Amino acid sequence: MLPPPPPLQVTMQDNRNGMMSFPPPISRDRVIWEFPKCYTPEASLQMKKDWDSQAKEACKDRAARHQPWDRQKMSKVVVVGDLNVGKTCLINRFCKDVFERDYKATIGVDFEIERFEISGVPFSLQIWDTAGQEKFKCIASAYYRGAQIVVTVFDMADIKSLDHTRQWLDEAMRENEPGSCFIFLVGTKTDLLPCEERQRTERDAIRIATEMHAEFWAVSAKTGENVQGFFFRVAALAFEKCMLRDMENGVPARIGYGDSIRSDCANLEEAANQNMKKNCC
Ligand SMILES: Nc1nc2c(ncn2[C@@H]2O[C@H](COP(=O)(O)OP(=O)(O)OP(=O)(O)O)[C@@H](O)[C@H]2O)c(=O)[nH]1
Repeated sequence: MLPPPPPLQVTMQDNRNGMMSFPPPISRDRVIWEFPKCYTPEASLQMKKDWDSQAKEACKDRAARHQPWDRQKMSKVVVVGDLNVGKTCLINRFCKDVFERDYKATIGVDFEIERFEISGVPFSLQIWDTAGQEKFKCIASAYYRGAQIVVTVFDMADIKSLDHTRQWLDEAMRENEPGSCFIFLVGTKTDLLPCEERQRTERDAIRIATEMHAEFWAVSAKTGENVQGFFFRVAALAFEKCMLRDMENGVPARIGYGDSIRSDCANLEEAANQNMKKNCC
């Protein structure tokens, strides 16, 4: 059993240049201690109820050390799916706790960075929201590369969008190594469906998720149903994979492996510049 969460503090830390920096505070509702459950065992990436024992040990070691903000670990999440299925609303419900009723198309890509503390260790998700509109596909697909998690989204009230998820996944995986990503299939707008229709659509979605080797979730950005549960699950699986990969590579817990916040900032700046150019055009 893991210890209870310690009080969160914002502390000054030395970075590599010897300068002092403040890590942004992690809000209390982003602290994960228990291994988050799946939505349904019928389409789940992992059935286990607890963290990997080796990863748990490594967490204790790493949590005991102070890590500069720029060396914290981060995983990239790419969210794809048809236009209007609710990708932006899903991300905004989790990151900003808001719901926008009026549709505003995503132009190209957008991103959020969400910070967590998992088993005492700081961790971040870089969440890329991509445009579903055909005319923006070529811009969006440039950002699929390097994903650790691919989230294929469909509208539970529009069965055609479920049929298209395989194609979205193929496109996202074209830019990534086979088997390198966790795949999620997320049905949105559960609030619009009567109970029986929801059950029917979930059965279809579970079948497709199994074929795609994906974990299925049904959510509503409007009511918030399962939104936090879903992102916690994503964060936990990505985090554990990072920890295990570090151990496999014999990387000392103090340093960590993979993308650091700093190296990824270059990627984000590039995206922001692209967006600015696009808006100017
Ligand atoms: N009732 C309901 N409506 C939702 C939900 N999620 C999104 N919507 C609505 O669906 C529409 C599209 O939502 P967006 O999040 O902008 O869709 P998107 O997939 O990001 O669309 P693109 O940016 O074009 O790819 C908006 O009018 C939202 O208000 C939900 O959970 N329930």
